[in-house]
Amino acid sequence: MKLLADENMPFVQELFGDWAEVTTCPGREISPGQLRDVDVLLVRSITRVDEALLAQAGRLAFVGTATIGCDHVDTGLLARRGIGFASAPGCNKVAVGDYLLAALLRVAVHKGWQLAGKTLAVIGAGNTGSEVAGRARALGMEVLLCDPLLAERDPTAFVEFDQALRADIVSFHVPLVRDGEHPTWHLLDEARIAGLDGEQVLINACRGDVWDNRALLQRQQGPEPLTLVMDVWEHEPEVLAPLVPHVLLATPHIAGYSLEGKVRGTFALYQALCTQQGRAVAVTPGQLLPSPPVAAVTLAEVPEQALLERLVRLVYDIERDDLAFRRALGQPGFFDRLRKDYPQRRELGSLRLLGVDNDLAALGFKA
Ligand SMILES: NC(=O)c1ccc[n+]([C@@H]2O[C@H](COP(=O)([O-])OP(=O)(O)OC[C@H]3O[C@@H](n4cnc5c(N)ncnc54)[C@H](O)[C@@H]3O)[C@@H](O)[C@H]2O)c1
Ligand SMILES: O=C(O)[C@H](O)[C@H](O)COP(=O)(O)O
Repeated sequence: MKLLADENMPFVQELFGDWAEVTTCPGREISPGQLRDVDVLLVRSITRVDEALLAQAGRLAFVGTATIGCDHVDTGLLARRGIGFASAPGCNKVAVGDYLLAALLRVAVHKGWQLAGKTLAVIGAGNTGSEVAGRARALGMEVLLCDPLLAERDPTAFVEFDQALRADIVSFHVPLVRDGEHPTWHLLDEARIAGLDGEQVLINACRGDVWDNRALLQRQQGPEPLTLVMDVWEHEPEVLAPLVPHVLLATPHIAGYSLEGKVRGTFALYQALCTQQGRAVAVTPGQLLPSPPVAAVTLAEVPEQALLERLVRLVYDIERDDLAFRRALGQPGFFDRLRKDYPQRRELGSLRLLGVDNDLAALGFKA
């Protein structure tokens, strides 16, 4: 069995090396000719799996994407051609929760805010959105959920998009959908951007095309700029460079890039391929993870916001990612290089906080 995988997918050799001939290559360079004799293709979000890529893939029996988002895969085409498919729903939702917590705490420092009592609107209340909502509630924030699809079942639990857009902080967690009843392409469009208040904070850790980046730049160059946190960008790996100086925290689509999240992503595909091939699952994700660099911290008191910010930074320093982004901006291939060389990042759940009774697990730390 021949297996071709994106080189940015960890533990492929460990999980598939025993039963497949494994080749890896950069995700953006996978070509139709390479797939001629391949049985299994494992990708991440940067490989467009479509008619053109699969033109010569006569043997292909399984495609997996080790990601939550699937907008890069023509799943209808795979179904029509009888090619098995798996993605990794929820694999990096905890990492996105960590990213958001780190971002909120930095935003609070920047604006001189106590987060308790502020409103956070979560647009898209699925896996990542729920994770974010849980962390924000644990910070004492008032959370508004906006999700028209889930609202069909329980309208009272959700608010309309335009109401959500009045929150102090609005965070986007929707899939990229270009058509249908609830498209998300440019969900935040020029008119809505113009209607926001200059005190508001916007966060995008889902897909870049959900925000109109040109309209945002126009807004930021005006008299009342917004506070922005951007992990994802329209037209990645290109970035609208003049927008970056107007963004408080700018990162290269790494919100989900914890080691645990990546391991869960590869592991979900391993499980799915085992099922397709009738093989027993022989390892657990935990067996693949090394010990974290810091496993426990003893506290003298329940952490206030400022101490919490330092504790989070001990595990995940979002400013380091922001600084690396600004330093590399403009260099050829900088976006993909930062992602390929991303330092090993552990989840907050790898750190146990000792010495205080409070349950800090709701913020993501180890219970
Ligand atoms: N930056 C990153 O590293 C990163 C990491 C993980 C996921 N993502 C992106 O985030 C997206 C969301 O991830 P998830 O795990 O929460 O997905 P999910 O499928 O669990 O949840 C998405 C939610 O969005 C809702 N939704 C759909 N259209 C909507 C609309 N128009 N308005 C409001 N809500 C809408 C859905 O009903 C669903 O509940 C993924 O599709 C992926 O593109 C990015
Ligand atoms: O959809 C996802 O799971 C995330 O956006 C994922 O972290 C993207 O990472 P990539 O596949 O581009 O390496």
